[in-house]
Amino acid sequence: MAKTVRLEVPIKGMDCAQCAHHVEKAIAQLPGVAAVEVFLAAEKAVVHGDPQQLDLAAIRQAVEGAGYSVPEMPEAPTSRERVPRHFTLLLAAVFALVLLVVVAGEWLGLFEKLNVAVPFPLGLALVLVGGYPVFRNVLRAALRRQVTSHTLMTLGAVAALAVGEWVAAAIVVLFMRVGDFVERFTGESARRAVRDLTLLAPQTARVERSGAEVEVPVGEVKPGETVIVRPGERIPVDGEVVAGHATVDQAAITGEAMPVEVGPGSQVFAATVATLGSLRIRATRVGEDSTFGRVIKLVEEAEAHRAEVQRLADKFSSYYLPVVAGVTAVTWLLSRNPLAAAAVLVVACSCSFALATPVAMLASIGAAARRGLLIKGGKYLEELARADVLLVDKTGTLTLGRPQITDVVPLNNLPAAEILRLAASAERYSEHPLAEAVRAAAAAQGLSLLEPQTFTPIPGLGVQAQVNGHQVVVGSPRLAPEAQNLPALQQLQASGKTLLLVVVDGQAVGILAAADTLRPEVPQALAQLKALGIEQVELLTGDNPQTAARLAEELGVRFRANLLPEDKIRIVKEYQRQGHRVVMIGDGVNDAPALAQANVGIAMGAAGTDVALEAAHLALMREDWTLVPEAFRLARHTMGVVLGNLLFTALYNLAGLSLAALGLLPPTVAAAAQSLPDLGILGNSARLLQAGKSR
Ligand SMILES: Nc1ncnc2c1ncn2[C@@H]1O[C@H](COP(=O)(O)OP(=O)(O)OP(=O)(O)O)[C@@H](O)[C@H]1O
Ligand SMILES: [Zn+2]
Repeated sequence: MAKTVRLEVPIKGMDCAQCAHHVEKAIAQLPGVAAVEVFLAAEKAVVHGDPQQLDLAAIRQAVEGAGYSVPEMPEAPTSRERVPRHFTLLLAAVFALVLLVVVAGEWLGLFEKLNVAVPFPLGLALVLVGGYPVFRNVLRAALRRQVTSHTLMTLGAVAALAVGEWVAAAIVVLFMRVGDFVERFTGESARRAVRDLTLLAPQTARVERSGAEVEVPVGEVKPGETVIVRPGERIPVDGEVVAGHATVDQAAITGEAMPVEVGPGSQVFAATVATLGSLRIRATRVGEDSTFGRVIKLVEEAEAHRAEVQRLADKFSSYYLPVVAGVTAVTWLLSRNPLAAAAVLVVACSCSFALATPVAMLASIGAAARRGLLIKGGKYLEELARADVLLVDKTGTLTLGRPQITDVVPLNNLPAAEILRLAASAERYSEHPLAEAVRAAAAAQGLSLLEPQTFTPIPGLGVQAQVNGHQVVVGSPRLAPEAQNLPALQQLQASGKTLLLVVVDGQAVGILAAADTLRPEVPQALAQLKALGIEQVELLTGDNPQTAARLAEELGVRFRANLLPEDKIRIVKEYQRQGHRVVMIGDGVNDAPALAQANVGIAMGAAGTDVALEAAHLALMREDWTLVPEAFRLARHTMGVVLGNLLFTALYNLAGLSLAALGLLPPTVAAAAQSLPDLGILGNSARLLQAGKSR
């Protein structure tokens, strides 16, 4: 029987020739497969590019040319994201209707008639039974000397009962129950963003055990085992490719829809999809330890930070409650109308104030995670929205962090190759990008390295090592002040390159010059930040002033050079003392302390690195500067929504309070009316949830 294989062809950013090529390549990797079902990711094509440019015929030809059949392209899947919005609208309509019914009932005197028709004890029983869950909560809180968002309304219901208006009390109870429901639903819809993420996690993995392939639950895979991934499958673990080539869609981790090519030696992440090609992967991290698992955990933790926002709501209540109590008392004293006083208590329900902030923040955090932007708590959105200073690390953050040695300049009679060999040997065990550059340069010349007898890194300056009986120091020219005046050094410095001095037994023997490349999207991102009003941007680097100056000038920002890691923390603190809110962007590894000290520390390219995920408050899961202005915009948008929520609720409650105090709002209508802001908040915040799903 013919075996059918399903291929997903991601089309974003590929021209049709590439597409066809990918299909051909994939088919070549599938020996013994008789039929290939090609599924074109139509949704992505529509979102990201010109579907016209995609030559489906060419792809079809490529597949059919290889002797396989291509079924008709399936319809683009409809987005399930639209559901909550429709649901919100429906809910709004129902609420409006109910409000109308209540107003009409009141106006026609139906409630009054009902109140008279049914004996009071029966009505009382109805209220007590219907309101039991709410009353119990309010009472429990009261015994702990606390108020809940429904304490006031409960008092209102009691007041209505006291004057024999059981129908009014029943309606108040009804809306308290409805309010509880809305609150739960609202929390759910924010949490959905996270749940959507967890759905991406694969459940099983195919593992090689004693020569056979076995399918096991993902949790049972152990690091070091070999996992097999077929075309179209989600990769179940973090790991290193040991064999095979594939096109991997990493959107689940990085938010980037443009797939990447992986092959032996590449790092792959759990929850990403091998769209074309099969892979054999050596698992390095599984389950909760995988990058995806940790992202989920961090987003969930951000949710749990709810308490922090809740405290704010409590603080608000402590001001709000006395005001409401005062208005109630004045109303009672002036009008002697207990129903007007009850209406004040009912309409002043503070539950929508409590909802206003967390709902918007959770929606944002969830939506951001889908775009490759990990935010560790609502607090950081708030800080980011108000930040005015941006500090930027250079190596690895503004630049690609892959410097290359461009010159080797001998200073006396030691030949260039020997200088490079000694330097590379001294750098043998350093993880610094410059050390890698030195080793790469030595390797390119076919030089074999010596084993250093001792090795000591000098943080922010260089390394010191014992090589072949010689004391070798490689690092910043600042290590040897007497070398500053060397003409060769000054000449090279003017070129804007990073310079390393090689000192052997106390004597400077050579200079290595290294050049790094600016990330291409940086100028545009900085321009956008400027447009957002972030005027103070400063480049902080351990590199020399000439290199820094050249880059800073190109980017139109200020700079400070020759900094040691502790200097960066000091500068962050300095700005903070002046009352600034500081955002620091670094590559997370050596900048971790400064990132932690900043109001918002942003780690660049955190996918797969522990330190960056831990230290920063915000992590960019892919190395892409366009995410930085996006984060600022999202933060401001979120705070705008929060403010809108609060303002709307405040104005609404003010109007309600005034009407109720004037005796113009019966408790029944007040009860129906107070639940409307919850809905406004829900709808308003859902916009944020939507914003992240444009992909
Ligand atoms: N392993 C090393 N080998 C050679 N030089 C080094 C090494 N480590 C540090 N240096 C020297 O110290 C300087 C500062 O290093 P540091 O690691 O603090 O900053 P950086 O990563 O180069 O730049 P940035 O601060 O912009 O990230 C480097 O420019 C280099 O001159
Ligand atoms: Zn309420």
